[in-house]
Amino acid sequence: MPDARFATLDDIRAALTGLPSPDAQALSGAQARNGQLTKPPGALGRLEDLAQWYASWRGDLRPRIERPQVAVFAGNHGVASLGVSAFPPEVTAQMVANFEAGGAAINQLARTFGATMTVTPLELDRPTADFTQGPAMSEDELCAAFSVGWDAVDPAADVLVPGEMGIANTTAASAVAAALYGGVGWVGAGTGVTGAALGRKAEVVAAGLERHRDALGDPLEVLRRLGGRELAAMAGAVLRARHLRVPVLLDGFICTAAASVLERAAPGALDHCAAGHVSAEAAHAALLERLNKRPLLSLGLRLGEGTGGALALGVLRGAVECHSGMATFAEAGVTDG
Ligand SMILES: O=C(O)c1ccc[n+]([C@@H]2O[C@H](COP(=O)([O-])O)[C@@H](O)[C@H]2O)c1
Ligand SMILES: Cc1cc2nc[nH]c2cc1C
Repeated sequence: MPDARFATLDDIRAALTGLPSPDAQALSGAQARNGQLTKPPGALGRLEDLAQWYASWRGDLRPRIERPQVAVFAGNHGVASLGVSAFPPEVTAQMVANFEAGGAAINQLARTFGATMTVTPLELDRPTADFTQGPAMSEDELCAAFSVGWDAVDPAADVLVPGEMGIANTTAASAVAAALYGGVGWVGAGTGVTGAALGRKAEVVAAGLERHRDALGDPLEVLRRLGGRELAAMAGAVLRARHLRVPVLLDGFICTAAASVLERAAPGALDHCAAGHVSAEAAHAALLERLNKRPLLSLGLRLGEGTGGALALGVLRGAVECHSGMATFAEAGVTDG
């Protein structure tokens, strides 16, 4: 793609430097305001921290949320041909049509929590290469997908929820997580893989790690060799959001694995991200622990699409409305303790 925003991995590396920080003045103003609101200190629990975190990234001690964006990215995977999913790869394009028609879970949740939703299919008729045989993507392909994600973020958005759809992408996400953090236990059921197929999935991940062993010290190479287009696009979107100071609510295992690439490449790169939920895919909890992020919700979801992030948007909206809309003790004439 000649007009891609990022043409090389080094272009992406450059965008991972000089990242904006949260606004210390907005944070201290928000902390002071929080102490004056008509409630016992700390009585809104984690909502208080969440609102202050949001205020610090927006640079506004009394922010409002008006334009949340759910951005769903879809990709197809070469490893799908190895029997690692409970569903066939044509489901990816079929679900994109469902998103476009408004019939998926994420459509209902985005509407419920007042978010706009964009859907971006990434070359679905050209799956990534089977990563047990070679890199999933060329440098050009990785950069093109990363650029699409970067460009999909609405600069006027005030919260981003990245979501994904891609048959076999838990295999890619497991390989990425294993390569970034090492250890075992990164492979799970995905759409419902059990028995011999689950064993095959673990072998596929192990074969990918072995095949690319010498290149896995570089997180962007991990994404290129073992990831997929929708993972690359989510990473691009999360990085763009950081440059725009748009807070992000991470979704499930695949979304978090994609974002982890940024954190491994530039520690602190996910400070503008909160974990929307913890998925039933067991490796998600392990990944959130590595990232030192405590999920807002734990509802047993394992759908992806951005559904856990969108549900957490309800929590974030509640937190920010309380913080910015509540009366202070002085305003309400309530006696402070
Ligand atoms: O978000 C999660 O944690 C999650 C966990 C399991 C499965 N998924 C979804 O299921 C698909 C991948 O599952 P699989 O078995 O095909 O690798 C993909 O479309 C994901 O959105 C998502
Ligand atoms: C039907 C279906 C819907 C999905 N949404 C996200 N991943 C999915 C996987 C399947 C199989």
